[in-house]
Amino acid sequence: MAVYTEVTDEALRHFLASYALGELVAFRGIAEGVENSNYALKTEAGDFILTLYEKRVDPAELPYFLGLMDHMAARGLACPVPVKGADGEALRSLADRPAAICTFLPGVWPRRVRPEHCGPLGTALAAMHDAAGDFSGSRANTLGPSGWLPLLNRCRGGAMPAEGVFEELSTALHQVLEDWPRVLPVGQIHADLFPDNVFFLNDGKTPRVSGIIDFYFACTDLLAYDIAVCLNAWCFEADFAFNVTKARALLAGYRARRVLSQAEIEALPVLCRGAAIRFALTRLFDWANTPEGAMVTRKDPMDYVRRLRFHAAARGPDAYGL
Ligand SMILES: Nc1ncnc2c1ncn2[C@@H]1O[C@H](COP(=O)(O)OP(=O)(O)OP(=O)(O)O)[C@@H](O)[C@H]1O
Ligand SMILES: N[C@@H](CCO)C(=O)O
Repeated sequence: MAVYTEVTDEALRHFLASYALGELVAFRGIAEGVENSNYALKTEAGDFILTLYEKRVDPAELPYFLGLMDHMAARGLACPVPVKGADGEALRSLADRPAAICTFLPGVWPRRVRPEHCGPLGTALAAMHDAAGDFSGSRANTLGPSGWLPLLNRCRGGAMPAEGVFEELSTALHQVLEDWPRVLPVGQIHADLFPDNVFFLNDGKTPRVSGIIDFYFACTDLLAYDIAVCLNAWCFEADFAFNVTKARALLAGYRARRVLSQAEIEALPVLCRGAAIRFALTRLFDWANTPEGAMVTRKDPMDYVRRLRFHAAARGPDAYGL
């Protein structure tokens, strides 16, 4: 459930007076998501999403996230567009939280990923990299390689989902840091492009991407790392078997829009190991630090430890269908 901060009707009407969106027609909290409080908002001008940024988002970074969405939307990417108030500002404050209104995107995220989703996903990811190509902002990846060892150390001594997990992650992490590629194309990446962040319309024979959301982990990093995140999040089955058909479709979709260099292709196995470690670590941290009775469901770190084992056994990029 993700409505941490309640907004009264009166506070919202007062907030909306700063915009040219007409009168409030309806609003309701959205249960999905874990980071921020989200409300679906209907005004005389249409449908919108109101987000109140909670404690894990650094307010100083919001101009980067909102600026990036604005920039990519102006270049034709289907992502939320931050709505500006009469004063030209998209970021303001509501119920003592930083808050913004963005446009509503149609479509639904795939509860069950099929290979037919993966081609359009790859193309949409490359289109995102393209649209962000000339964005002037930048943000270091706080959950990138330099953050992984400190994060692992913060998990030391905490609750573990299985025996030996800490040691397994520690060994794999040291190897990944040694193998990590130094010179690959860099740009703005999404860094959390899981199925629940990609909307599809299923109005034809093949699903179409209708929108990408949740840019609050976006940062400046290796473009191919975004592909590695997607290979992890989209191409494993419920029993953790890797589905090479999905991977092949994802990579072909991406390459239809952006050329992958030989160096990027060769780096895929280590990038995939790193991405699996990143999600295993944040989940492991939450595993030990989510208070009993909290309203959010903890995600299982082992899902990504199992993915890591697949990547660790991969002999080269051909494991991903290349
Ligand atoms: N622009 C949008 N258009 C339509 N629906 C949206 C939009 N933004 C968010 N939503 C809805 O709100 C839900 C939660 O949004 P989001 O994933 O950004 O939440 P979060 O708490 O910030 O993220 P996280 O996935 O990191 O927990 C989405 O699953 C979707 O249903
Ligand atoms: N996508 C992340 C959580 C939100 O960033 C995960 O599944 O662990």
